[in-house]
Amino acid sequence: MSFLCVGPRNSGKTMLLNSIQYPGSVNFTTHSVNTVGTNIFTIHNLEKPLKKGSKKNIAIRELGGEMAVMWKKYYSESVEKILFVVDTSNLCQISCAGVLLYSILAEPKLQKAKICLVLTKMDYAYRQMRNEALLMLQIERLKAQVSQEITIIESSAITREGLDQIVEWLFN
Ligand SMILES: Nc1nc2c(ncn2[C@@H]2O[C@H](COP(=O)(O)OP(=O)(O)OP(=O)(O)O)[C@@H](O)[C@H]2O)c(=O)[nH]1
Ligand SMILES: [Mg+2]
Repeated sequence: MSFLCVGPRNSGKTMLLNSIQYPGSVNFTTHSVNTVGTNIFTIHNLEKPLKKGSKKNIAIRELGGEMAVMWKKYYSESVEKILFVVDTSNLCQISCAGVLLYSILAEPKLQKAKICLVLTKMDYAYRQMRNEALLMLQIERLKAQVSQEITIIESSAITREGLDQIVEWLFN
């Protein structure tokens, strides 16, 4: 079983996964460089004590936005869960993110994958609000047409809003 993290360039995937993997490592002064290729992050289960049968940690692969044309190479029936990260502060990018999201939902090999739509950078004052972002992504129309289960989580790599929810979603 594998886990993927995808989303447009600069949407915040690396910062989000770094903030989850190394709590306290990300703040307002942190910058990251574009991911050329892929990154692997190890996410630890927050459950304490660990329930019997639960995994202690999982590996998740970030696919850089720069290589969106090559994402397909990583799609397979064994992809269990996908984090799809959208930058809510980037108005121009939201609709293009919707097109990328649709290409994932329509992919025959990913029909059984569970999708978590992560609306990130929620710490920005000039972000799109949840409902506006969802409307721009046409999420209700998409949900009606696709077989995958879509969970929506609002987050920020800086304030750590939503990060525990994302980890919980990955393990449950
Ligand atoms: N304020 C704020 N800025 C963020 C947040 N997450 C990311 N950023 C900013 O967005 C920039 C790009 O973030 P990355 O995490 O590198 O984006 P990415 O999705 O990994 O981009 P690629 O690797 O090119 O696909 C970072 O340098 C940060 O400055 C967040 O939650 N809040
Ligand atoms: Mg990156």
